[in-house]
Formats: sequence, C-alpha cells, structure tokens
Amino acid sequence: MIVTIDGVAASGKSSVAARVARELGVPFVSSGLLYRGVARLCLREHVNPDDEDALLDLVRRCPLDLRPREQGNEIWCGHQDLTGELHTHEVDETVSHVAKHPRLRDWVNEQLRHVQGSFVVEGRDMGTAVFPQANAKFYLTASPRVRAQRRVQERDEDIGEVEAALRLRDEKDAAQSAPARDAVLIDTSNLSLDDVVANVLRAVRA
Ligand SMILES: Nc1ncnc2c1ncn2[C@@H]1O[C@H](COP(=O)(O)OP(=O)(O)OP(=O)(O)O)[C@@H](O)[C@H]1O
Ligand SMILES: Nc1ccn([C@H]2C[C@H](O)[C@@H](COP(=O)(O)O)O2)c(=O)n1
Repeated sequence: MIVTIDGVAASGKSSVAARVARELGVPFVSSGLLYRGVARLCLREHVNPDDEDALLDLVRRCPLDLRPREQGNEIWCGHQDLTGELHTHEVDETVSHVAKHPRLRDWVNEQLRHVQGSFVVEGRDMGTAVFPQANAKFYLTASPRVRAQRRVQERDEDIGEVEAALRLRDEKDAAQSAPARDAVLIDTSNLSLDDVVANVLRAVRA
C-alpha cells in the first residue's frame, strides 16, 4: 500500500506522514529531504543551483542515500550524515532553485521508486508524478500565517520574515505542487496534528 501526502511548505506533511506511517506500521519517506540534500551539497561545493548539468554532475560525484527511519528520515553522503544540516535558512533559500530542474527531478524520482513494499511518502508531486498509482492520496494546506506561526515555534525567527519566505517558496514550487485530482484536500489551519492524522487514517481505512 502506498499513501501519498503532498502539500505546501510547512503544512505538516512530514509530521502527519510520520504519525500515519507509525499507525499503519510502515516506513515513511520524505522526498523533500533529497532536494534539501542536493541543496546542501551545492552550498558546500559552491555549485550554482541554477546550473542543471553541474547539479547532475554533483549527485554523480557525491551520491545521496535516503534512509527511512521510524524517528525520521536521514540523508547520507558517503559516510557523512547530512540530516542535521538540511533545515537551515540557506538550504530553504537554495532548494527551490535545485528542485526546478526536470532532469534533477528525474534523478530524485528514480531514488524514490526504488523504495519497496508499503510506505507513506510526502512531498509535492508524490500523488501526481511519482506514485500516481498510490492507494490513497492527501494534499495538505494551511494559511501562510498559521504555517509561519508553527515554524517560529521550532526556530527562533521573525514571524513576518518566515511568512514572506514561505509565500515565496510556495510561488517558486508552484509548478510541481498541484494536488492530484484524486487527492483528499485537508486545510489544516484550524485542525490539530491529532485531528489531521485521524482524518487521514479514517480515509485510508475506509
Ligand atoms: N495540524 C497541526 N497543528 C499544529 N501544528 C502542526 C500541525 N501540523 C504540523 N504542525 C507543526 O508545524 C510544523 C511544520 O510541520 P512539518 O515540518 O511537518 O511540515 P512540512 O510540510 O513537512 O514542512 P516542510 O515543507 O518545510 O518540510 C511542525 O512544528 C509541526 O509539529
Ligand atoms: N516532491 C517534492 C518535494 C520537495 N520539493 C522541493 C520543494 C521544496 O521547497 C523543497 C523542500 O521540501 P520540503 O522540505 O519543504 O517538503 O523541495 C519538490 O519540488 N518536490
């Protein structure tokens, strides 16, 4: 069984996917971490994120390994665990540049399609481009203000700046972020995490 959870930035995709996967007893997979891993490598190796050929060369030289773990996914580059370096301001600013390239997206999608068995996967285009055959599809939204409020509880940042950055990332990611036609849309603005998880599980088990 494949369950896809797509949605806009900071809408709760990874928190919901992790909880739903735990309830279903299957792994959860975070596609955004692969894009974030490439952005991290770009910053480290001083590669231009707008140069697709250079990015493809980078992932050939420094292959990334996505490891689904119950407590969260990890991204490794050889013997180096990059996981702790993926949710920084710099990566947030770079990642949409990386994610706009079709051939780089093909590379990411190929890594994801190697995942075997049942799983819950989250991202932007999991229910559309990558796993159109999924058994259940969800698309999470929340107002930019609510998403910014949730983010500042995790990171000590200015709420206005966080909201502006989220709006900008939504715009940059819009091309690959349309909901699947058969996805259940959930506006989480006024729902707790428990409510969203319960709604998803109810629909999956129906
Ligand atoms: N329904 C909810 N109610 C309250 N807080 C929530 C809810 N959903 C998620 N959160 C909180 O909002 C924050 C962002 O959630 P999360 O990281 O899961 O979003 P995301 O969509 O995976 O983000 P990103 O796109 O940046 O990877 C987390 O602190 C999470 O605990
Ligand atoms: N399937 C995906 C997953 C992610 N992206 C891009 C867009 C985001 O800005 C970035 C980071 O993802 P997040 O951690 O916010 O889920 O990666 C994408 O284009 N397609």
